[in-house]
Amino acid sequence: MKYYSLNRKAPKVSYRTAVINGIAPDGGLYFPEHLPVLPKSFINKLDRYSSVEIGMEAMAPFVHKDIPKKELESILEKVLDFDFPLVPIDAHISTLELFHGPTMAFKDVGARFMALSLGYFNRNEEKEITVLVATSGDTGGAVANGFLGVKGVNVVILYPDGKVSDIQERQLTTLGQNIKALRVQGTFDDCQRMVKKAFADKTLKGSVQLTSANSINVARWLPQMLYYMLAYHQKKKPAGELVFSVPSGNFGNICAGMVAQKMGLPISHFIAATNVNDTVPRFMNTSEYDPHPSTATISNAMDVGDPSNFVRILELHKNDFKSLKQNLSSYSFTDKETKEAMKKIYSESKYITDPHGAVGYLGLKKYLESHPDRKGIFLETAHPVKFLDVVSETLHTDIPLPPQIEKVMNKNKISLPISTYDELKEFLLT
Ligand SMILES: N[C@@H](CCOP(=O)(O)O)C(=O)O
Repeated sequence: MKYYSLNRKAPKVSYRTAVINGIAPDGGLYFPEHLPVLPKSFINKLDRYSSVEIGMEAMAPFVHKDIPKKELESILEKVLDFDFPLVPIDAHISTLELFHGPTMAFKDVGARFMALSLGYFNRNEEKEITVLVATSGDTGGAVANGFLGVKGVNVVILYPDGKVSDIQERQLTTLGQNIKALRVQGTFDDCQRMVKKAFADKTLKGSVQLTSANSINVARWLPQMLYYMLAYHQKKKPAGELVFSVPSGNFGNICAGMVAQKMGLPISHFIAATNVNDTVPRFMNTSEYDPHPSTATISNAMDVGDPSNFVRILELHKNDFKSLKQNLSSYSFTDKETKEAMKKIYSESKYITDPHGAVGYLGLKKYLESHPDRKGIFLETAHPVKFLDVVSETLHTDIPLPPQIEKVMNKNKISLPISTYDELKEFLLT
């Protein structure tokens, strides 16, 4: 398997090089040269395989020979060591909980897969590599946790000051060792822009070996396809075609779901549910891609004005707007609507959603209004405890702190303030 740059001005590379580069030298995102189609006999019997067996079948073609099968299996055993339960909400709607990992957000799978891939590639290297990552909340903690103590890897996390939840900030600023955090005076988009500028900066790249741990990196992005397969794995046969509603910010998760669909998973439609950062819902109405600066919301991990992975979604649909429209609906919701949904789900189903999951639920509800015969799953991308203030204020209920969260509560937050790209560059060079 080779990966090409979506800017089409860089050489094709192996999985290993794509992971180490993060982004192609021409600034484009890497994309797999072909998408393997999984045997029907496998897809139709997902309930009979373990999560690691599903992971092997799905990921081996993408990793190709760069990681031997035995090693890949051991990576997947570590990555998939928690559950992804499918919980019924009502007769037509279920939620897939992706938050039972170490940092209680869906990013744990991709972050650990990438950390272990890079650790494997770096095992005999003397040269250090710096992983640069921008976060609007959840990626930072997952990457910090996944890369903590990985030999030869330094992690630098950029996050928008005052725009992530207290628990999210603790998860990315309290670990120490090879993890450093920079709090940026600006938005997530400013953080992401700085990261991309660093990749394009030849003087910087001459001195520091950089890679990205955002979903622009194929090792962070692709393993997310497993969530969709693990949903079918829990369905009693015949599962039939399902609709997935994905709370979306940088659009890596939903895009990985579309890869699973191309590989043969019977997904009938996707819903990209966003908060008021509505670049994609507007695009789906007008076919004009017109990113706006991001606005702070209660579902802060989705406060993204210019989603990096949308270009991959367009590529998957051969840049054909009509075919994209058939596969994707996209709706945006305000904070007020999100809180109302959290209350409704809690009072009707006694289920506590976090604000991101509630946006996913709203997207699914809206789609089902005009498709009442369909059944759908919304992804619950983070544990409600990560948004303790909003959840307890909205639902008037307490959420006990799970051990993963308790352990960061009493540690000191350490981060450096920066405002400009030059400050980032200076930090990386010293
Ligand atoms: N939602 C993200 C924003 C970055 O997304 P990524 O999947 O590209 O890392 C966050 O929580 O930081």
